[in-house]
Amino acid sequence: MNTKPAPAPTAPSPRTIVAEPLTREAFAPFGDVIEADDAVRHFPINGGNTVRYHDLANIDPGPDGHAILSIFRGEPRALPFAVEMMERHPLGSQAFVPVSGRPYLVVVAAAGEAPGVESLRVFRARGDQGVNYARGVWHHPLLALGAVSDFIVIDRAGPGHNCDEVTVADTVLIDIPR
Ligand SMILES: NC(=O)N[C@@H](O)C(=O)O
Ligand code: NI
Repeated sequence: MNTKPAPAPTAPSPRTIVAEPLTREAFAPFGDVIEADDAVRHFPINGGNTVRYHDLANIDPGPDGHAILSIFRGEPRALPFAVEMMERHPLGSQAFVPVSGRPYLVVVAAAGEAPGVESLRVFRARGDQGVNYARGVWHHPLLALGAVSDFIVIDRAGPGHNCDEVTVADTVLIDIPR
């Protein structure tokens, strides 16, 4: 008779979400992609010396706030990265524009109920693409890659609590295509 104990149940391996390329269309439910390529409105100014890529994002400081511009200097994240929390800014939008020329990761979920793993979208943004999270859109805090990277950040200052954080129930890893 086989008296060997049954093998202990192995914990299910965490799900890995591989980032998809960031495009205006795919990101539309979450906000704006800030990039010159295929910008809808662009026109020459300054006697033709300069091209203005016009009105690329809806900067929304809400009715009682005002827009501010900051620089975020992010340490690179190791991959694969475990997403354990998400946040949102219910009172205003938040834009990130990379100025170090390196790609970075963007993790988002639609505004509304706290996101579950199944509702996360993961994008790999190029170093010439910025993002603007619309008011209330769930996102992971800055995910720089490769080296310390600077980002121009345009978001809201003003009264009220403007950052809700939630824990993501099941462990999920994010990675870039290999
Ligand atoms: N805390 C803070 O300003 N940063 C976050 O909002 C973020 O999205 O990185
Ligand atoms: Ni944020």
